[in-house]
Amino acid sequence: MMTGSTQENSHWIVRLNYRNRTASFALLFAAIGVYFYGVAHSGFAWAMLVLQFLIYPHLMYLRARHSRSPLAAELNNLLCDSLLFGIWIGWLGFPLWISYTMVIGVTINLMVFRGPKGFLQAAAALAAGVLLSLAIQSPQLAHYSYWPSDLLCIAGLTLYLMMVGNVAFTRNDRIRETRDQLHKSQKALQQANQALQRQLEENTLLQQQLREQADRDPLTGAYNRRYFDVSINRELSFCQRHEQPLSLVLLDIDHFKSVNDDHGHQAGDLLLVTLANLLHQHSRASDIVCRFGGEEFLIVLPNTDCTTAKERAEQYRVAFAAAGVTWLDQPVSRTLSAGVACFPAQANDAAGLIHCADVALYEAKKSGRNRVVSFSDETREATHLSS
Ligand SMILES: Nc1nc2c(ncn2[C@@H]2O[C@H](COP(=O)(O)OP(=O)(O)OP(=O)(O)O)[C@@H](O)[C@H]2O)c(=O)[nH]1
Repeated sequence: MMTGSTQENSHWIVRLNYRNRTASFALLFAAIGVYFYGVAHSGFAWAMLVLQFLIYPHLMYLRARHSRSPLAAELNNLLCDSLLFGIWIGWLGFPLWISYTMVIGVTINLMVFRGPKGFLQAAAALAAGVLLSLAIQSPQLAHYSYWPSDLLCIAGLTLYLMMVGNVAFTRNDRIRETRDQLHKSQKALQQANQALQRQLEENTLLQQQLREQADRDPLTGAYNRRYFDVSINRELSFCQRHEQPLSLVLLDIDHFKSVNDDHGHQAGDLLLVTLANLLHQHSRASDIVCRFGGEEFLIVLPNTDCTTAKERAEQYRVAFAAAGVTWLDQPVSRTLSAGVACFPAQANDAAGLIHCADVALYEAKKSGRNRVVSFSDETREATHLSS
């Protein structure tokens, strides 16, 4: 007899069959023993009975348990049971209840594991066993029937069928439990996936915001100088490829320092924010509004020629002058001056364009402020002369 722990190491089908075989064979031992008791049998027959029904189940268990492939060995054991039962049936002369119990026992067992194929295999092995017994001894039919033995067979068969039913029920239950567990795990996994997805989306959004923040001036929301440096070359090469003009408007608030001095820094900030908002309002989506320095803004106008750029700069100037900004009920409005430079008319690269716009702005400041000046050779001349 195996100990509990060694049994647990073996395949569950081997363990299950061990339990069922030991119990059902013990019942058959009782049934056939009672049958033997009714009709006198030799010592050899009793020895065979003990060997087959009390010792054999343990030997078969050991064989399957120590096999390299316990499941295959156990299924072979079932075939072996069938063959031996066939021999017993033939040898005993086909006693009705004992034969029926044995046939049902082995065929059901193999059917449980192999389906209809198992039934056919069990039937074949049973038939082989019967033929073997008939080969050894001449055919005979047992006319004798003893009711206690029949009763034991009926009880044993009933118990056996109940055991099979119970195993099927337990297995079904476990399969259902496992399926439920799997379903729950899948759900949990799905939820974790969704949470991860949300987290990823948040991260992407956060990254976008960070990138945006890195490109923007925190006070006015306009693009910063770094962004201008990156984007101007891209815009210029696009315009170059498509033979389009591009203009720069450099503008500066007039006498801005006096706003800070007279009304405080916050008033100056308000004016800067107002100007940035106006610039955005009067710009197209493709324009790039940058805060270039303290109170200086630079607007990149792709696909815009000099005349149109000057008109746009005029719009900025008029709108800003009319903004009517107040701080603590005090008017703090200022005007602005702007210089306009165009690609490819005046310069071919970013540095050249900025220089031209700066020269034009200088000229606007010098000639009285609150005006827009386009860069031209005369502007350059005038700037040279005055410097
Ligand atoms: N409130 C505020 N002031 C700023 C900011 N950045 C620069 N300034 C101020 O802007 C002023 C620029 O003054 P100036 O360069 O003398 O120019 P201006 O007074 O506008 O005179 P013109 O340009 O010649 O008309 C300085 O006083 C700076 O301190 C800012 O972010 N907020």
